[in-house]
Amino acid sequence: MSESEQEIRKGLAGVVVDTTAVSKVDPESNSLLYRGYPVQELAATQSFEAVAWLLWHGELPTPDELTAFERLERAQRSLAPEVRAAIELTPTTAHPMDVVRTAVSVLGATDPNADDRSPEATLEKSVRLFAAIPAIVAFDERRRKGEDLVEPRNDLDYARNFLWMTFGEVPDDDVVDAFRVSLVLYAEHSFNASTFAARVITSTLADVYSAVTGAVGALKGQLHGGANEAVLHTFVEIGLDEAPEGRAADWLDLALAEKRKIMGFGHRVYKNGDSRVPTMRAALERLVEYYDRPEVLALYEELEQSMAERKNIKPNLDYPSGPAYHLMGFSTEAFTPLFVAARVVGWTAHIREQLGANALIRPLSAYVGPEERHVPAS
Ligand SMILES: CC(=O)SCCNC(=O)CCNC(=O)[C@H](O)C(C)(C)COP(=O)(O)OP(=O)(O)OC[C@H]1O[C@@H](n2cnc3c(N)ncnc32)[C@H](O)[C@@H]1OP(=O)(O)O
Ligand SMILES: O=C([O-])CC(=O)C(=O)O
Repeated sequence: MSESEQEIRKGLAGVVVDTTAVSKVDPESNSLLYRGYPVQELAATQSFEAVAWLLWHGELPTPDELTAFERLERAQRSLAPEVRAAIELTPTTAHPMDVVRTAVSVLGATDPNADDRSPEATLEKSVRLFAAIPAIVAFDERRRKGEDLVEPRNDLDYARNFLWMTFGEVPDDDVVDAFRVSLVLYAEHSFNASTFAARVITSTLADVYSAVTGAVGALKGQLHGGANEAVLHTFVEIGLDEAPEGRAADWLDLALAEKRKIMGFGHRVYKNGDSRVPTMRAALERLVEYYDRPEVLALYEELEQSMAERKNIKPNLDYPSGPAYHLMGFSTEAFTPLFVAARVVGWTAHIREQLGANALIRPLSAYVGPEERHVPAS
């Protein structure tokens, strides 16, 4: 069979590219397992640090392992001077995802052993990135508002410290918990586009930072991580300060008539709803109650129901996460960087797995351009 006669699966839809032991996405049972554990159980019981350890090591940490890991993470939270300088060089008009991408790249350029791909070094770099990203996101968020950097606090866990560095105060437990749940749910999702990008880059034997920089770029797009930001733009377009009372349905009719994609809906793998949505929706409901913003939930429900009636398409995780981050007080453009902070765990778990059994990822293409021809004699 010639190359052009082979079946082409646009977007690699339905193609199984490799094995993975990191997570299992099962659209049939509508479930998501991290190293065998249902993500809902992890979100209900585990710190984000424990989930990161699980994804990297394959087992939940013992109390001693967790304590040692927390100490290691807390020691690497400060914004490195080179990273701070690079962020300050970027205009505040740059999208925060561009800032995160640049900062991750600078972290790589300042690691003298960036090219060490041993399992130990790769794990060290994973922890370094995990610990460093909150300070990057928080500092960028604050400088846009003309606010000074807030130094990390070593007496706080990852989620609390992230919120502390962003807002200069630690919110109530209800808010912290919704944030922690979002991080756990966002941490990993098999061969999604950004993780696959990280694996492609890793497969060339490029360094961890290059793979994560590329993954940040892949996550930025609206068809992937950028959708959590886009959901809020939709909510603002409809108007989220008062109960929708039909405005969401009217907005949707117009948007569908214009053939617009409705952000936060649909999924390449799940066709009957995203396994993570009920857990994140419950967290959103708690936030709505905490902030006394019932109109946000009313809008969420009206748009969800209208989309189900018109297209039978269900929300993905970005749909409840967008309004949840909005209620917590994050700027809309900071939502996808929060996804980066969580997903860096999954990316680095996959980078380590890829390196453990590497094969260069290089598919074929079917050529449809002109047949061979020759430059005319002049
Ligand atoms: C955490 C995450 O990254 S989850 C994904 C976040 N992304 C989004 O929310 C963006 C909006 N959603 C989408 O664009 C899509 O659902 C994707 C990209 C996520 C998945 O897309 P695919 O599996 O490639 O499905 P595809 O785009 O081919 O859609 C199939 C059909 O459903 C329609 N459809 C799918 N999602 C949507 C949507 N959000 N709005 C409107 N129509 C949609 C398509 O138009 C298409 O219709 P058609 O057959 O009449 O042409
Ligand atoms: O799996 C996907 O294609 C997208 C997604 O939900 C994620 O990365 O969390």
